[in-house]
Amino acid sequence: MDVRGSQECTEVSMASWNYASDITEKHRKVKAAAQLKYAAWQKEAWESVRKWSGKWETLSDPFLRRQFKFMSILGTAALPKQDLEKYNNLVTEMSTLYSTAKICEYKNPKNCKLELEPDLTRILRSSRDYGELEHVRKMWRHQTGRRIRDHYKLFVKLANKAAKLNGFDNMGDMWLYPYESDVFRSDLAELWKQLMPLYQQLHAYVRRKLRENYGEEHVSRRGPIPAHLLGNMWAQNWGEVYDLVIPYPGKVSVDVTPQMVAQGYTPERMFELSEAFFVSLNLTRMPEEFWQHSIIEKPQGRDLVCHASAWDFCNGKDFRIKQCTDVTMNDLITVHHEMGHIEYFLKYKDLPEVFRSGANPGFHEAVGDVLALSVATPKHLHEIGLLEEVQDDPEADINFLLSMALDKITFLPFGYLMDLWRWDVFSGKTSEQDWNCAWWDLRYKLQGIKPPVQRSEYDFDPGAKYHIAGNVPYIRYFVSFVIQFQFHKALCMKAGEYDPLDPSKPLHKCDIYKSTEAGNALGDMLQMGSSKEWPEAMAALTGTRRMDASVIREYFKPLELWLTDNNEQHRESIGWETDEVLCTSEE
Ligand SMILES: O=C(CCC(O)(O)[C@H](Cc1ccccc1)NC(=O)c1ccccc1)N[C@@H](Cc1ccccc1)C(=O)O
Ligand SMILES: [Zn+2]
Repeated sequence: MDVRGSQECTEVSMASWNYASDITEKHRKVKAAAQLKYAAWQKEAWESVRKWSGKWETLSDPFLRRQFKFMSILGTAALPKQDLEKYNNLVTEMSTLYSTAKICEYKNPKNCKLELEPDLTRILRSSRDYGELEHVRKMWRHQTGRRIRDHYKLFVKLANKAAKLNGFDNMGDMWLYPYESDVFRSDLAELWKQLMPLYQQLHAYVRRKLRENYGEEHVSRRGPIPAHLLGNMWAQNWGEVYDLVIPYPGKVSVDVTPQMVAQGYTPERMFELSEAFFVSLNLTRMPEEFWQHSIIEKPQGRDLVCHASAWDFCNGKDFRIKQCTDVTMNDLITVHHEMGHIEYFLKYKDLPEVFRSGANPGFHEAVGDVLALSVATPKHLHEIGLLEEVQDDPEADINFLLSMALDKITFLPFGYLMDLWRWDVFSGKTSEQDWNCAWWDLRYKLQGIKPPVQRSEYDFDPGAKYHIAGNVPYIRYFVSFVIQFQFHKALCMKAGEYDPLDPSKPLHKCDIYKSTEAGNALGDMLQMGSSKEWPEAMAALTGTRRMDASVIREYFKPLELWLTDNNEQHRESIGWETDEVLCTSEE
């Protein structure tokens, strides 16, 4: 276990954890001091490596060369102390404004204590009141985006200054460094081009169903879908409107939230269920500290960052999740997502510190989601007693595939546009006075949605999303949503659960539960950390070196055929158009 630097890393992680789980002025000060101390240590280590520049590039050992390559990028610690202090404070302040935002109740303006988790999430999932949904969405943006717009202006300037000190043109380029490919942006554009037709078919179908529910005056035949009707604060996945759009209502529903509640599920039991799946694959059990120190339920009486996260305290034994878990199927999936991060930590903890990260950031996001693809199958839900019966007929199949598409396909344009917008902001292609309307251009063009009320440059809607306020890159999730299906296919083949030549074993029915062949293959890839370039890790698991959109399309093929046919039958127009002005440029 490489001990160099782990003491400083542990210190700053602990200070960050204490602040994120209990937002107080004292914790903020301790975190700020620890961050500056860690940056000073990083700078010292970087200077000692810099002595070797010009020499390490010729080292014969690729492993050593790669370590030097990674250590030669200092990051934001390259900023002068005052700038770094300002930068850190801005990021902490933006994510704190986001995490402590509260709004007033629609029908009871005296109650102004509603928080995103669990209050607003539950309303957006369950309310079908057009006015209430519009109120929640608008007021959330007033309390978050609007309040951090000015912070973001200074943040962008300091971020770009740090990027230039690291030899990059702007922070957007520095964010793409871990993907080690100078054609990465065009590869992403190609993936989206291949996936857009399927998204547009799904969009047309959902628009028809929402029109039937809310009426043509709210949801037009050929226009964009009003964002607040899609069951999610950012319209980033639409699984929560499944009951409104289900193709064959008579069939058993694959949303097992009611059964989880009826069976008295607790967050603890959800985490144990997830751990049991990993262990069934011969992957690693959670260490004792995990259960002692993790926060898996929202603590009462204090402010904290509720957005879920997984933590590695750089000492090989302390790993934690912080999640304000609600007893829903959606959160059961998130539990697997977070535990996937922990499994990666556990697998690469003995590598040199520079290699303790994902093969690329998309890999880290994909681990838990791959297991969740098996967990979500009716077969698996039945096996764990959350689904009373499995109906093996084409209509139930379409219902299942549609519920998966409402989470996976709807996410793709959002996962792509979040950093399309930020790259343009960092590069200056989008100037400050156009920030919000550039955001809505992308939201309209890629997602085919519109704001319920017209927006202006007085708003800062990107800031209503955690990853913008908290400065977390997002393209990693778009990458994950593509490669997790490539991983799933490879693991399903190893588990004997999928055979391209056997129609009785389609990819979407595969459940790798208890397959040690699959688990060992996944574990071997996780153990590599970032010690090899990601195409090599990809090839180790899947046999191919590239991101490949054809696998997710294969998974959803039966649904794509059904949607195309259904849209034709209803003479639905595919795509969207509008002459409405979604966003005005005056402040
Ligand atoms: O944000 C998350 C889950 C949180 C996380 O696990 O990705 C978390 C985000 C985060 C939080 C604080 C600081 C940095 C990042 N990431 C991690 O905890 C993490 C990431 C990489 C390595 C180690 C831990 N999911 C995204 C996208 C998503 C993923 C899967 C399903 C639905 C939606 C979202 O909700 O919009
Ligand atoms: Zn994650």
